[in-house]
This record gives sequence, C-alpha cells and structure tokens, in this order.
Amino acid sequence: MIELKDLVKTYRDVHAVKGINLKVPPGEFFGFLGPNGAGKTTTIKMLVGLLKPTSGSVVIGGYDVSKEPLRAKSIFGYIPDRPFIYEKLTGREYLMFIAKLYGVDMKVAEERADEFLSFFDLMDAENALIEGYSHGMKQKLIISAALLHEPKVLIVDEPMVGLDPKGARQVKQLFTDLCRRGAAVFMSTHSLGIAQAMCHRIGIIQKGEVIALGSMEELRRMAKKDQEHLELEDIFLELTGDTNLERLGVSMEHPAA
Ligand SMILES: Nc1ncnc2c1ncn2[C@@H]1O[C@H](COP(=O)(O)OP(=O)(O)OP(=O)(O)O)[C@@H](O)[C@H]1O
Repeated sequence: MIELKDLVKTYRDVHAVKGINLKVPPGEFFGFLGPNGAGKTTTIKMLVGLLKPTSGSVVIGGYDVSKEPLRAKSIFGYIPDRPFIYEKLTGREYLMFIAKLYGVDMKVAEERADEFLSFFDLMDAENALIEGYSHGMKQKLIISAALLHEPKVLIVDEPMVGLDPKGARQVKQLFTDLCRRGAAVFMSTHSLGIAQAMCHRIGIIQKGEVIALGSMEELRRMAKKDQEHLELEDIFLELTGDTNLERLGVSMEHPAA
C-alpha cells in the first residue's frame, strides 16, 4: 500500500534521508521512530508529496506520489505535526471544505462530520470560528478532516501532541479502527509507549538510514537482548547507541498511558 524505493533527500550538503526502502501493507500499523534530526519529517514530507525526493520514489496505492500526485493524494489522509488550518472558517465549514476537496458526497460528508464532531465533543463549537479553538480542539478537527474520506492510507506526524488523555485515547481508537478496516497507517512519533502499544511493526531511523525494522519481538532480537519484557525504550537506546533520552527527544510517557 505504501512503498518507499531508494528514497533519498539531500538539502545542499545535509544528507537527511539516505536511501530508504520500506513497504507498509494494508492493515498494518507502522511506527516510524528516530532521534531528533534523524530524517522522519523529511521522509513524511516526501511521502505526502510536499518535498521532492532527490532520488528514489514513493508509491501509495499503486500511484507514484511525484508523478501522479492527485491520484495518490485521493487515497491518503495526512496529519502533519504543525498543521495549517483556515482559522476564519467554523469547525463544520472546515470539515465540509475538506470533504469537498476529496469529492465526498455532501450528504455522507454531513453525516461523517456529525459523527466526528460528536465523538470529539466539538458539537458546541461546530459553528464557532476555528481561531477561537484551543490547540487540542484544532488537533481533533484536523484529525477528523484527515479521516473524513475514509482514507486507505493514513500518514501521521506526532499526532498526540497537545491532546488531553481522553483525546489521545480517542485518537488511538480511531487510528486502530481504521487500521482494522484495512488501512495502512504510517505514524511518526517520539512517544515510545504509544508506538509499542499500537504498532505492528516499527522502523528506527538514524542519520537518514533505517537501522532497525520489525515487530517488537524482532527488534528485541536485533537489540541482542532477547528478553520477553524488554521495552521499546531499552531497544531504542541500545540500537541508537545513545542513553540520553532528552537529547534523543523521545519519551516513554504519554498522556493516555
Ligand atoms: N529545509 C531544510 N534545509 C536544510 N536542512 C534541513 C531542512 N529540513 C531538515 N533539514 C535537516 O535534515 C535533517 C533531518 O531533519 P528532519 O526534520 O527530517 O528530522 P526529524 O527526524 O523529523 O527530527 P525531529 O525529531 O527533531 O523533528 C536534519 O539534519 C535537519 O537539520
């Protein structure tokens, strides 16, 4: 469903992504982890067509993102870490606007908007301008907008930041349900607890290269600490060869642990 082929990105003299090969099949929840500056956001921006690869390609649902961007974009939903949102619209107007862009039938879109607004307790604010929303409310709206057209692929960059514990739990539920319905989910996060709990497979990127890839069991074996209860945090530190969690920018803590 998602395929990265020899993906490379170089910014002048910075080799941000150095030839990533990766496949995420339908129904898989894939976690993309790595220290600060490892190349996660650069990879995600190439995945969604916001950055042109220096070389290599990204194929989503059979469409090359660089060559057939509109077809590819019709298949996936994208939740960026720093989203842009039209603040002069109301929450409901924003959802309907995005639904129109994706060609969702308006009646279906109204129903889906109702479902999301009510799921996220945003009904009271549906006709208020987004500029008055809190950070968490905006985040919930952006997540709703990304899921409104029932994407076959979901690409997410740090989705839980700024959400309260209930919101984080709701978002995890939405993503997991989408995945169970057959979507491929590609999620970048620094929250190792969330990744360990939710992801079928995890890829760890460091200095632009995937240094480890597999299920928790496979990663445990790669870390050469084949212990049943080894946490992702231990594996991450072992494989990235760094023990300073703050410098790595990762956390085992998350609001809805
Ligand atoms: N526009 C840019 N111009 C030059 N270098 C860049 C640019 N964007 C990113 N980089 C560099 O590319 C490398 C990868 O950055 P990227 O933002 O992809 O990392 P990341 O894994 O998402 O990091 P973080 O966890 O801190 O968000 C870093 O060395 C960064 O400084």
